Amino acid sequence: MTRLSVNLNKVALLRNARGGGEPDVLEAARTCLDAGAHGITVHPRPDARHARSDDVLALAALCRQRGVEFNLEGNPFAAPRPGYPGFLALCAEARPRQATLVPDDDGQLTSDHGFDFARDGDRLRPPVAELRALGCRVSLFADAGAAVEQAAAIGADRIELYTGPFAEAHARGGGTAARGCAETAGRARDAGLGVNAGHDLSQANLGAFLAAVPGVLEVSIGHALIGEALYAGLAPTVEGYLRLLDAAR
Ligand SMILES: CC(=O)[C@@H](O)[C@H](O)COP(=O)(O)O
Ligand SMILES: NCC(=O)COP(=O)(O)O
Repeated sequence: MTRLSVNLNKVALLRNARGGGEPDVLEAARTCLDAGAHGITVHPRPDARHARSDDVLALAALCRQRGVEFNLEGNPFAAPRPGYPGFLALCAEARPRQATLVPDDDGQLTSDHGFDFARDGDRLRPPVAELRALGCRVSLFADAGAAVEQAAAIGADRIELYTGPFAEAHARGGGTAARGCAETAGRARDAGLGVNAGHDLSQANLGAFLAAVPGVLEVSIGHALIGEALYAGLAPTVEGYLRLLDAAR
């Protein structure tokens, strides 16, 4: 069964709106794990607008204690700044089970593209090697159609398919929206890579995605899941996702 890693960025965003401790990111993580989620993701941004370095360390400790995967996302080339020591330094301290590298610019609203492996391949080699030496599984954010064979050549373990364009096309009724992801997933596996997926996945589109792209090892889902949880509650929402993943196996 595809594993579910819940991204808690949006819980931290809500907490930061008032500057206190509520809603509590750790309590949200415990609730998701108690409901059966397989792991926790955060993607701290250098401007600390949602998950912060202290959240990362606390979530890493919780996941270690629970024996579940902690997936830390970020750009290894973003400059450190006060409150954000840089992605590699954060990984060295938190030791996430999985590090997902994403080529986001500092000012980006959210992730909107994967790596250009032909262009970025050589400079990705050192951070990939460093993260693997720390004991992290390394996943690289990739667009449908990307030259993922290069991701394998530079030592990555997995790719994470950027599913934003799929989600948009699905919402417009595009029946073939996942075809590009399926083709890229097939090439990634042929090259020896595992395949994760994420961005704008939701209970409305997850079943269709997994039907079109079988064999996905993990989905990381945050924005829609936390939004849906406002209506249904966090634990029932996580359970809803797990039912979808179970039905797709
Ligand atoms: C890589 C990816 O798609 C997610 O990490 C997404 O970028 C979440 O980040 P935000 O919550 O900042 O939009
Ligand atoms: N890697 C994708 C992720 O963690 C969550 O993305 P989203 O569901 O918040 O769009």
